[in-house]
Amino acid sequence: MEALERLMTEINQRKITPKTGSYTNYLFDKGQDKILKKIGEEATEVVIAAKNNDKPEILLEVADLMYHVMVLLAEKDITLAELEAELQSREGKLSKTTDRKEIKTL
Ligand SMILES: N=c1c2ncn([C@@H]3O[C@H](COP(=O)(O)OP(=O)(O)OP(=O)(O)O)[C@@H](O)[C@H]3O)c2ncn1[C@@H]1O[C@H](COP(=O)(O)O)[C@@H](O)[C@H]1O
Repeated sequence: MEALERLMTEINQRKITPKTGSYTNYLFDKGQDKILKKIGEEATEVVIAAKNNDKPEILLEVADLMYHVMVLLAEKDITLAELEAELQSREGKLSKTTDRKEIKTL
């Protein structure tokens, strides 16, 4: 998705050249714990939007979550190319759900 690549470029650019008033720089300045906290919050908001069956809200919250995950990738110097390689390495592989043992509870 070109929009994702453009956003990642912009986020990485903020890291190299901070911009006054930038929310991305606010996150980088606050540091890892703040970024992780936002990811947790946004993930919860995705869950609530989905439970409410609210498609516009799901889209909005997933976009928020993806942005914050991308800020984390930038914080850790992980590129979209590396993410793509990871996803590509999984292509065509079968998941082994049928082999999984049942988890027994009391
Ligand atoms: N895609 C996003 C994006 N998605 C979500 N957000 C911000 O994430 C925040 C999430 O909202 P919340 O209410 O949960 O958080 P908040 O109360 O504002 O902030 P906290 O005090 O909780 O951290 C909002 O401030 C949104 O503006 C984003 N901020 C920036 N971008 C893009 O990142 C690029 C760089 O933006 P700047 O860094 O602001 O220049 C631009 O293309 C922007 O469109």
